[in-house]
Amino acid sequence: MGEEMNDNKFNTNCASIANNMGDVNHTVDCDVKYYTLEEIKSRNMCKEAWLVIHDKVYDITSFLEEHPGGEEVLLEQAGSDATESFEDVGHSTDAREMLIQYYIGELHMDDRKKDCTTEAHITTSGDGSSSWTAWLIPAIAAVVLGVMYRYYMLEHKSS
Ligand code: HEM
Repeated sequence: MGEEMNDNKFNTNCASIANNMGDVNHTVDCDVKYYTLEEIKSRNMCKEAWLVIHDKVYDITSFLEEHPGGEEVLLEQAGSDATESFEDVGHSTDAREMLIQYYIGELHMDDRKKDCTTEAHITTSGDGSSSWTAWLIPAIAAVVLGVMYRYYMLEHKSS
């Protein structure tokens, strides 16, 4: 038990692992392993602790005692997706760079959360009304101000 299943393991031609956390980009082995959440769930103890951060799987067993934030918080997250907790703490770039040492593979595609940002983007860009009001209101305001200024100047000239 515990070995990754054959159908969960894919070989890819890739060379780069992006951490999805901004500036950290790592180049690693091409032999990427995919793990299911079911398998990761069983690795939640001191002698074997795995967790998921941004769809990447980390074996943090050897890091438990070294973690500056304590072993307990890591064990609480072990066996699950720790992305939210990891981001909530606001870990430094150094902390993010440390992740690569513990990287063991990728979360299986079927267990990944749907990325809502793309959908949200499509929805807002598909709704033309918001972009209309963005320029229409200032344009109307500019015209009204122009007319008021013109009347003001005309009255000053005549008096
Ligand atoms: C393998 C994953 C992780 C690594 C490599 C890591 C690394 C670090 C490092 C280097 C620090 C020192 C502060 C910094 O540089 O940001 C830190 C602090 C901390 N970490 Fe993590 N961490 C990991 C996962 C987590 C997770 C999943 C949690 C869950 C809550 C967590 C909670 C904390 C807390 C509470 C602190 C203390 C913050 C403070 O005292 O200001 N860490 N971690």
